[in-house]
Amino acid sequence: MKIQMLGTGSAFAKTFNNNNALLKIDGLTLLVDCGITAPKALHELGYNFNDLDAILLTHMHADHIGGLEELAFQMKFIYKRKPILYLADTLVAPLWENSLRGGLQQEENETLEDFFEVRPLSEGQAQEILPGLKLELIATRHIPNKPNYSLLFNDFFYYSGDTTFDPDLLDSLVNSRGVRVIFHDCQLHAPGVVHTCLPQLLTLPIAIQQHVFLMHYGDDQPDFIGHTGQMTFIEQHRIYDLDDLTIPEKGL
Ligand SMILES: Nc1ccn([C@@H]2O[C@H](COP(=O)(O)O)[C@@H](O)[C@H]2O)c(=O)n1
Ligand SMILES: [Zn+2]
Ligand SMILES: [Zn+2]
Repeated sequence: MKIQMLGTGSAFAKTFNNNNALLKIDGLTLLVDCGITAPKALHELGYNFNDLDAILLTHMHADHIGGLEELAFQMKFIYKRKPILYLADTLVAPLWENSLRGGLQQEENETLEDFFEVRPLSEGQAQEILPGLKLELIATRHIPNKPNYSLLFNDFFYYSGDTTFDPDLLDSLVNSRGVRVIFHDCQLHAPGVVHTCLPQLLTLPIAIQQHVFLMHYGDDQPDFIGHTGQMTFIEQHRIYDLDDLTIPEKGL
């Protein structure tokens, strides 16, 4: 299984694209989140929307869903097929009513299902979403009263949605569930109000930090290279083999 980040930036970053990813397994491609910058980022990497086998969403912020209107229109009018859309059951109605309906609905009775093959997921219930790719949604805290989900793939790869710091969850993932690779959102400056910030992540035990790769960071990320403890910044556009990701050994 391989991953290529279309972007690794925070919501306000300008030198990095939105924190969206391509997860690739056995020739199939899953788009994880589709933010405002996703259509251009895909194009610049040589992809079009028709190359995607499914789309998966974590939550309702524009850096995670803002590219869906263009995707839906292109799939309908250019590629003439409905893309598979995985999302938590709690997000289905808000995605349409609070976001996409305003732009996509051109006939009175059109719904989300007219544009996507919608596949709702239940939190905590793992299921195979593509051949060889098992996903479990883990509800994590981000904005009070707004559902948000982190992702556990094939029991070993954890990809955080936008989340506040949850050291107990990270401990249980590594020490009880055998998670080997953690891609985690990382706001570089404290305080971590709706995101996890770097000073919080630096309080994790070294044995957990060694599994952590940082994403969703701000434009001043270069200033922090070498200041992330045992954790490693993920670079946008670089392809990482998740089955063989070297856990870096760094001096303390
Ligand atoms: N200084 C800030 C700036 C933004 N926020 C909140 O972040 C959210 C948007 O960013 P995402 O990466 O979560 O999409 C939004 O809820 C803003 O209110 C903040 O808390 N502090
Ligand atoms: Zn975000
Ligand atoms: Zn968010």
